[in-house]
Amino acid sequence: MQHPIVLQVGGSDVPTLAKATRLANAYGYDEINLNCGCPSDKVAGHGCFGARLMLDPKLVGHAMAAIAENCDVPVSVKCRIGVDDAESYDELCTFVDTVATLSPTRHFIIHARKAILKGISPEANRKIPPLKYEYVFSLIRDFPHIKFTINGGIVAVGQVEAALKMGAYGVMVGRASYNSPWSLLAHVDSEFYGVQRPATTRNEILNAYEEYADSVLGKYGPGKPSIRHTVKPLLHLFHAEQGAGLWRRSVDAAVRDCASCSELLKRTLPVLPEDVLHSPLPPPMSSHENPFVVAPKWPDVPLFLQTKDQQESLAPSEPLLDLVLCA
Ligand SMILES: Cc1cc2nc3c(=O)[nH]c(=O)nc-3n(C[C@H](O)[C@H](O)[C@H](O)COP(=O)(O)O)c2cc1C
Repeated sequence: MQHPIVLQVGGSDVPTLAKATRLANAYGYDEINLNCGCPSDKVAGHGCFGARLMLDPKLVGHAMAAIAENCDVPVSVKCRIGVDDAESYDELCTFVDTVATLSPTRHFIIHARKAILKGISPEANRKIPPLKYEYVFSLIRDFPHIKFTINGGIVAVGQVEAALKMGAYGVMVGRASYNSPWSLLAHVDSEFYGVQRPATTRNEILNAYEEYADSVLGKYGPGKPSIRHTVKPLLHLFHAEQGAGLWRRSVDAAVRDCASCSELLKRTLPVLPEDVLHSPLPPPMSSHENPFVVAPKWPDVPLFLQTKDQQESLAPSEPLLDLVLCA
């Protein structure tokens, strides 16, 4: 199994979190993480956990202490930059400081948007609250003994590189790794993990993948995983290419009749143009095309950073930019 693997737990009842961690400890995870970022009403509303926990830093501190006492690995928190009206940088600092004082938590993964707990869906909560990367970079500056992983809206290898150069311990890429695996993920192993021979064509990736997928089919019981499960991560591999929609529809139609992932791919890939299937990996965006541009006065002043799109949609009254992400 590939490592590191982090287990995320969710909850607000400290003894239950402690018990869950104790049970999980036997499974060899590399880190245990507490969810303080989910805005879903099912979680933050009825369950009173997820992002809502950010409103009670002491509870999170005690929960993290209990989690740490019940496992042999480091612990971390995944959170937003704030919740509803509790959105100031000071409140975020209080949260980080309280949790780090009450527990051995030294790693925070921060989705650089606040959560809005009432009135918008979890999906809208990943789009509507503006990204404020400056909060994360300010934390990196203000808490040098703590590791911060930056998350939210990061879509290119050049951005990852830039964030690491600016002191982020890690960069978490969520939707982009699923939505554009070819232009983004295909470069990650070579750019960040030193793999010498990156993938060359999608046909080559699929040849390797079908062998892996067929070897794990039903490994954990009937349909666990199923062919549908194993093919799902591939569905955006041809994103924005000619024939991509037709291929996805062909997969959908054929998945019930196939006995293996290799059979499914054999039946459906012919709908894609040969040149798409065999086209070489485009080069990653180079860092000079895609940097976080840092103003000379950073980091002694409040930081403002945004994407080019956001910059274009800015009202004139918005604050002056000190950092601009040229995506
Ligand atoms: C379908 C979906 C499910 C998610 N589930 C979780 C989750 O269980 N725990 C969590 O901490 N974040 C979860 N997230 C949030 C992501 O971890 C991430 O913070 C968010 O998508 C922003 O990053 P991105 O802009 O790179 O996608 C989920 C996101 C999506 C799209």
